[in-house]
Amino acid sequence: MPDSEQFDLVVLGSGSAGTKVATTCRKAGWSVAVVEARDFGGTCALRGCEPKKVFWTVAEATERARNLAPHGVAGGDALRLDWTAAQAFKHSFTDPVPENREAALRAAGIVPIHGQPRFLAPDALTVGERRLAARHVLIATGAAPAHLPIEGADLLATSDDFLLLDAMPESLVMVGGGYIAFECAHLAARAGARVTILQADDRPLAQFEPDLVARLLERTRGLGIEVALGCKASRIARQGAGFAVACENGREFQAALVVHGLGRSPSLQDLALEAGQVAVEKGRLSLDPYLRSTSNPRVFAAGDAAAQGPALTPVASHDAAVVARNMLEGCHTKPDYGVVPSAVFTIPPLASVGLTEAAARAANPDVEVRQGDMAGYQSVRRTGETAAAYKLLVAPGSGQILGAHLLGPEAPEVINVFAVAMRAGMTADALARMMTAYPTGGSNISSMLG
Ligand SMILES: Cc1cc2nc3c(=O)[nH]c(=O)nc-3n(C[C@H](O)[C@H](O)[C@H](O)COP(=O)(O)OP(=O)(O)OC[C@H]3O[C@@H](n4cnc5c(N)ncnc54)[C@H](O)[C@@H]3O)c2cc1C
Ligand SMILES: NC(=O)c1ccc[n+]([C@@H]2O[C@H](COP(=O)([O-])OP(=O)(O)OC[C@H]3O[C@@H](n4cnc5c(N)ncnc54)[C@H](O)[C@@H]3O)[C@@H](O)[C@H]2O)c1
Repeated sequence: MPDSEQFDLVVLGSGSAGTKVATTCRKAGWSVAVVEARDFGGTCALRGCEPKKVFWTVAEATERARNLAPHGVAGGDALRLDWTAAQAFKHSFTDPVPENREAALRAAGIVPIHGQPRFLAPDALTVGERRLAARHVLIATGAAPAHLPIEGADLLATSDDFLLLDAMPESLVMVGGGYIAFECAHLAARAGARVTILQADDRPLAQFEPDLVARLLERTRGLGIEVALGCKASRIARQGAGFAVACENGREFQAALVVHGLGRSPSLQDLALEAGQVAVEKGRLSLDPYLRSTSNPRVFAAGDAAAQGPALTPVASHDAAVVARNMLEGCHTKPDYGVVPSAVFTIPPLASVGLTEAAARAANPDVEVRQGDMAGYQSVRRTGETAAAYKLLVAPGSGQILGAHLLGPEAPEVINVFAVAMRAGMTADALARMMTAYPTGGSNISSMLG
């Protein structure tokens, strides 16, 4: 066995969480290595948020131009999303990431290491022939598509595969009805595919406000996407050049490609966690409130691998800030997942922060609900979009904003204003009185609260 390389911190995974903890601890003078099993850069930059948003931006621009064809975008009718060209555009964002991320780590004095890390002992790991001794270890290995325990599950393409398609197949089944299914389905339909979404129960996008999800479902079906509820996939098989998906309720669906949208679970396999005395319960790391392993106090976790908050990039960054602080200053800081804005990038997009009406009512049946349709608002009409709505939850008496839910063209930007107001503890009245640039999506807030 070669001599050990000694580090104050060995980070497993180079995504949003791993990179942030590594750079923060390095700035504090620690010696740091980052071990990455795939390309450096993580899911968000390479296989998630960023590439998806490139496709979304092109698809949304095409849709808007088509919607406005009768109102001055001459020739807009003929526009279509050219998936292959959009794919090349996407590559111009993702291709430089691994080299740039690795170079940035080196420039910061961090040692990037390629390979599969495995614990050898509570304070030691191997990566191939290298042996690393670690005062602290961060597990920031993210998440991967959840295992579906049915025949033919290995035939499912993943969201990674979808975002790498050079050409859109003529038909697609999305198995699952959450974020990935709706986002991929909306892109694929705009690129000309016949799309079906299979959702096991009758609650697609269950984290979001049901009334707005219902409005999005109507709009989704209006695009020609079939959304089959109560369809729990039970078997996938090859059929001709494509695939057939059978559901427990007896229905069967055929498509050229079948894509996994069934949820993701922490990537913990292959790390030899037992050798590191890192406890796992039901597929999740056993962590204390400071994101530290309950069984090995040298080891912390952050982001999707920690699976404490929602599996989102801002949560990974938040966890990273908490963990870096706890490592550097002692365990005093707990993560706070109280105000986490999030958006589903469909067209139109759906966005949310805070409690749904059901959750707010469970805590206080007298919660004030302010809701309405926004399709007639000028900011929506001028985009040609026909589906837009809001629902706001306000605490009776205190006027505190408990939750905000938006569907419409500018929802993902406007939701951030509600998140700021909630974080700052502003009342609904104070937010309604706030001046906003006009005319913008944000200037609708006072009408929504009025
Ligand atoms: C298709 C898709 C779209 C998404 N869109 C959004 C969005 O719009 N907004 C949003 O907020 N969130 C989005 N997410 C979620 C977001 O990408 C994740 O929450 C975020 O990337 C988590 O960051 P992380 O650092 O915890 O993990 P990751 O970014 O996944 O990083 C983990 C890293 O660890 C590496 N790794 C894995 N196993 C090992 C191992 N054994 N050894 C060493 N390294 C390993 C991986 O290769 C990866 O580089 C999306 C996710 C997907 C899949
Ligand atoms: N815009 C974003 O922020 C964004 C985009 C993509 C992914 N993500 C993150 O990644 C995570 C994973 O995304 P996802 O869409 O895979 O998961 P998800 O949890 O959002 O949705 C999974 C869906 O699959 C359904 N399902 C489960 N088993 C099924 C079965 N056998 N048959 C049919 N349906 C079944 C579930 O009921 C659920 O609706 C998300 O929860 C989110 O945290 C975020």
